[in-house]
Amino acid sequence: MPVSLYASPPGVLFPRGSPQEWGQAARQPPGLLPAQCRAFSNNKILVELDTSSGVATMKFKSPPVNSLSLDFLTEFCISLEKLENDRACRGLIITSAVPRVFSSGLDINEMCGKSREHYAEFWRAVQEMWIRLYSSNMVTVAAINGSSPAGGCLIALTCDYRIMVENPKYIIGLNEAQLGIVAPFWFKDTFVKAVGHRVAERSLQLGLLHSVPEAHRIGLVDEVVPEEKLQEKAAAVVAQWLALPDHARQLTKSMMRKAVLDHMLAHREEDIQNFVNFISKDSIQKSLSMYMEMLKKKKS
Ligand SMILES: CCCCCCCCCCC/C=C/C(=O)SCCNC(=O)CCNC(=O)[C@H](O)C(C)(C)COP(=O)(O)OP(=O)(O)OC[C@H]1O[C@@H](n2cnc3c(N)ncnc32)[C@H](O)[C@@H]1OP(=O)(O)O
Repeated sequence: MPVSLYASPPGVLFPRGSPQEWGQAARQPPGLLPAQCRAFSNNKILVELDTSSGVATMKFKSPPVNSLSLDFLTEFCISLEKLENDRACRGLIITSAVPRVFSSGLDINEMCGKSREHYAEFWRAVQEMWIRLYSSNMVTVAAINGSSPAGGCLIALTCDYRIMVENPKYIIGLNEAQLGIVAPFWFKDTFVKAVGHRVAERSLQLGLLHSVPEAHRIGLVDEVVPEEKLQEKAAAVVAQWLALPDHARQLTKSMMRKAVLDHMLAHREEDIQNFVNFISKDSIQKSLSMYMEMLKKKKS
């Protein structure tokens, strides 16, 4: 019997309507998948569950860069909830179907020129995503097949294990400071837990985006593999973790993560207010607009 880490995470995010309706239309037609495979999909995420191994693969498919918009986060949380409630699913591999990018992090458009109500709703969705993934009963592995700045890096850090593809063009890190914004305490805590205080402090203050070998050296990613080995390696890692009795692994995970999770849950509303006040400042809006301009100029 799986042990519930946080039996009933706050489900304030979800839209009304039956969760059963979601994804039905996008189900794979019969015959395309092996008998032990089930799939569901929405606009931004595809999930395939291999019921024989109990492992689901979640693929982000929101081009151009899998940015974490409110819609994306909502679909991500609904997908996580479906898998969490599915007794056939014990492990989850998260990866990208978009070439060269795992996720570009929070969608900056959601943080520019919107109302305070919108910022609050958006931030609650970001929190919800982190709470669900960080407290998941499943074994979670990030198979990072592209660049993964800021919120993209947070998703990877929130998993139990990170494997990244070796590619000189890929970068990963919490670069918020470079945008003139601040990684909130629970981003920082998640990072510190992975790499230690000194490495996290330097990396956060400088807003560093690390190359793959450097990310490996500092412990931000656990393993580096060639692209063609990524899925095989991720499957092997999940299998290794799933070989342990669920209750022992889950209780250990819960124990290791409890302090960070409890801290966040205790300050959730305050964190939303901090975000709304911070992001509404004219100076921050200006920084974000300039950053978006810079991204666009880089292309031309
Ligand atoms: C007192 C303390 C209180 C604290 C309160 C909290 C404070 C706020 C906390 C906020 C935390 C924020 C977390 C984040 O995640 S912010 C997002 C940071 N992300 C980035 O910096 C990544 C930016 N993108 C890139 O570096 C590259 O796009 C990338 C390497 C990912 C891919 O490069 P590539 O060359 O393949 O693609 P392009 O750069 O050409 O991009 C294609 C189009 O996508 C747009 N784009 C990219 N990233 C984003 C994004 N994050 N949001 C929205 N849009 C994005 C880009 O502009 C291009 O658009 P166009 O085609 O229209 O030009």
